[in-house]
Amino acid sequence: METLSKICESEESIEPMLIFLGGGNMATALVDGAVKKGFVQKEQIAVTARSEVTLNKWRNKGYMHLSMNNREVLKKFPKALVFIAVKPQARLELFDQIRPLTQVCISLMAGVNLKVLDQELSGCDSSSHQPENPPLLRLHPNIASSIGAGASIISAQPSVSPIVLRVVRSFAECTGLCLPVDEETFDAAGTLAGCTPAWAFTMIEGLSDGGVLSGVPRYLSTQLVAQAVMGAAKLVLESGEHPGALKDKVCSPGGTTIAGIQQLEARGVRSGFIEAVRAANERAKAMTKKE
Ligand SMILES: NC(=O)C1=CN([C@@H]2O[C@H](COP(=O)(O)OP(=O)(O)OC[C@H]3O[C@@H](n4cnc5c(N)ncnc54)[C@H](OP(=O)(O)O)[C@@H]3O)[C@@H](O)[C@H]2O)C=CC1
Ligand SMILES: O=C(O)[C@@H]1CCC=N1
Repeated sequence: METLSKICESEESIEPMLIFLGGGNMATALVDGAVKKGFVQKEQIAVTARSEVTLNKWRNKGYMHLSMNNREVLKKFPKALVFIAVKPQARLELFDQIRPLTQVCISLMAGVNLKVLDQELSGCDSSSHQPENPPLLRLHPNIASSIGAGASIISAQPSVSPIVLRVVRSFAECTGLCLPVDEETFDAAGTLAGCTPAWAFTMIEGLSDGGVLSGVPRYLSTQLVAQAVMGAAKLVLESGEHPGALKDKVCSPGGTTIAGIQQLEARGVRSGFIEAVRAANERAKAMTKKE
C-alpha cells in the first residue's frame, strides 16, 4: 500500500501532513482508519477543535499537533492538505478565521457543494467572485472508515492536480471503498454513503429488540443480528446478485422469513427507507443555503 510519505516523496508542492479543522466523529473515524492501516503516522496529523475536551481525547491517543487556533496550524504547515471537518452550520465562522486559505482543501461537509464552498471560502458573493481559492475537493466518508470498512465518494474541481487526487483517494481507499462521483449526484450519493450506517444501526437495534422480546439475551441478540447484516451486505457485494433475488433464496414457501417480510411490508419498511433517503437529500439541499 502507498503511504502518504511515499506519494509526497518527489512532490514539492505538498508536504506529507494532513490538517483536520474540526476533530469530531468524522475526523476521528478517518484518522483512526488511516493510522491503523499505516497510511499516515500520528505525527503527520494536525487537528483543531473548539474545546480542550476534544483536543485532550486526541492528546491521550498520542497526537501532538493539536490547537484551538486554526490560523496558527495552517501557518505552521503551509503545504499540508486541509480537511474541513466541522458541521456545515459551523462553516462560516470557521471560514472567517482561515481566510485567505492557501492550502488545498478537502471538505467533508454534507450538503455544501463545490460552487458554494468556493464562494464562501473566498468571502465573495457569486457576482464579485474572483478565482482566488486553492483547489477544492469534496470527500463524503462514513463512520465505518475507522475500521477500514467505510464507503466514501469523492469529487474535485478541475484545477486539482493528479498528485493531490492520488493522495486524497489513497487516503480514503485505505479506510474502505472510495468512488468518484460528479457534483450533480454528489449529495444524493453522499446521503447513501454517509447516512446508511445510522439507518443500519437503527435496524440492528430494532431486530435485536425483537430477539430480546423473544427471550434471547441482549449480547447474543445484537451479535447475531450484526453478523447476519454484515454477511448479507458481503453477499450482495461479492455475488453481484440483486438483493431481491438473494431475499427469495432465504424465504422458504410458507416459512418463517416470509412471515416476517409480510409484517415489514405491512408496516411500510421499504417505503420508509425510500422516504428516509429522500428526506436526507432534501436536508442536504437545505444545508447548502447559509443557516
Ligand atoms: N458523522 C458522520 O457520520 C459524517 C459526517 N460528515 C460530515 O463531517 C463533518 C463533521 O461531522 P462530525 O465529525 O460528525 O461532527 P462533530 O460535531 O463530531 O465534529 C465537529 C468538530 O468541529 C469542531 N469545530 C467546530 N467549530 C470549529 C472551529 N471554528 N474551529 C475548529 N474546530 C471547530 C468541533 O470542536 P469541539 O469538539 O471542540 O466542539 C468538533 O470537534 C460534517 O460537516 C458532516 O456533514 C460526512 C459524512 C459522515
Ligand atoms: O447527519 C449528517 O448530516 C452527517 C452527514 C452524513 C452522516 N452524518
